Amino acid sequence: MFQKSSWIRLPRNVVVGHGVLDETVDAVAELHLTGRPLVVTSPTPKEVAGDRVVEAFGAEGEEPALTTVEEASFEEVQRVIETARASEAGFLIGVGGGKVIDITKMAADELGLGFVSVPTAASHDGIVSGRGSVPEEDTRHSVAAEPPLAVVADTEILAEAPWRLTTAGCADIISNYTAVKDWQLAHRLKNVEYSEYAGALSQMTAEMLVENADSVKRGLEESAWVVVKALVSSGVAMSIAGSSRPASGAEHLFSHQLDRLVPGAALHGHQVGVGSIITEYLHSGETEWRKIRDALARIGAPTTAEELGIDDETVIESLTTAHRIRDRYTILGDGVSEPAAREAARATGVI
Ligand SMILES: NC(=O)C1=CN([C@@H]2O[C@H](COP(=O)(O)OP(=O)(O)OC[C@H]3O[C@@H](n4cnc5c(N)ncnc54)[C@H](OP(=O)(O)O)[C@@H]3O)[C@@H](O)[C@H]2O)C=CC1
Ligand SMILES: O=C(CO)COP(=O)(O)O
Ligand SMILES: [Zn+2]
Repeated sequence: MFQKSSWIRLPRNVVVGHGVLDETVDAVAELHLTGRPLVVTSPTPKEVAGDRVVEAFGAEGEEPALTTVEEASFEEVQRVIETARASEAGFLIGVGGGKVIDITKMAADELGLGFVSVPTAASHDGIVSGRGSVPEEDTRHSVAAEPPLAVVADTEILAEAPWRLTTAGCADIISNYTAVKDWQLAHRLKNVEYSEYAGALSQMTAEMLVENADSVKRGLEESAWVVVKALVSSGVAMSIAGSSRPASGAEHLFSHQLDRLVPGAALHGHQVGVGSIITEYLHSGETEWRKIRDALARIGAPTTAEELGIDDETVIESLTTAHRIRDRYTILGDGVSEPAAREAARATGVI
């Protein structure tokens, strides 16, 4: 008897465009969410968009509660849950970068409340995904979380954000190439469940972004449009898979390890991009990694340890220990030896 089942949860409203932040109240009204909103944000996104969202709901007579988070941690998730309970929030709105959106979606999940995603940077593909990514001691969890009921992505705000945030989002998408290869490898070697649809969507998203790389230029609002569409599409791939596998392979383990070794040294997207150059080399040897490096370079994302602002030895340490971050089989297998890591990093010009 056929017994497979799956439950794919996707946003109902994805509102993207110039000035759409002013449509947040309408996008929420459409969802029939009731009660007091809790706006979760962080210092810069609060200035850029959070205060405007609070004002807009206030003008409708629904005075929102507001809380500001500083880091992605389970303690912060717990604090947001307590704030939501204390303020009797009916739903949550996350206004910010990947850190804020992850915390909000996990708190909403725990509370059983609806969640709306308002990205202020096109820097990561967690905007739509039903996953949260949180470090804890020696590991990095990928937690099932509440996906957003709506996404409000204002390209005016995204385009005004520092350019490096947009190139980080591009690199997070380009890293899908190696994430899918790792997933297929784990399917073949470890019988990990693989979704053809999610894998194909993730790969196609990376291909389309690379094909449109010429429209991704500093100062061009269209860039924010191209990148945010790709970030949404990559998040949908994760929702179809019910895992971050389509968008997170060995290059992400490498980045998560860098976050432990040198916290805050570089952006998530930039780290996974450089990781992807190396892991593509480990997958396929001499030529394919150049395509990843060239795509990153065309967009203006880092392609070397130096451009990341991370020293060579830390890159090697991260490469040789990244497989320990979580139980996710990748091209790193049960560990890359130090000489092999050094050879891969040198051959690709990363160090
Ligand atoms: N769940 C998922 O599926 C995914 C999760 N992630 C996670 O997302 C995080 C990475 O996201 P990322 O956005 O790079 O990290 P952050 O949320 O830390 O944001 C990076 C920086 O950008 C600032 N910022 C945000 N918006 C603006 C703006 N409009 N103008 C100026 N500065 C701005 C933030 O300010 P401030 O310091 O004030 O916050 C912060 O300093 C990681 O934790 C990663 O693991 C990434 C991909 C997928
Ligand atoms: O960053 C992600 C996808 O881009 C997902 O993060 P995880 O590696 O924690 O699953
Ligand atoms: Zn990522």
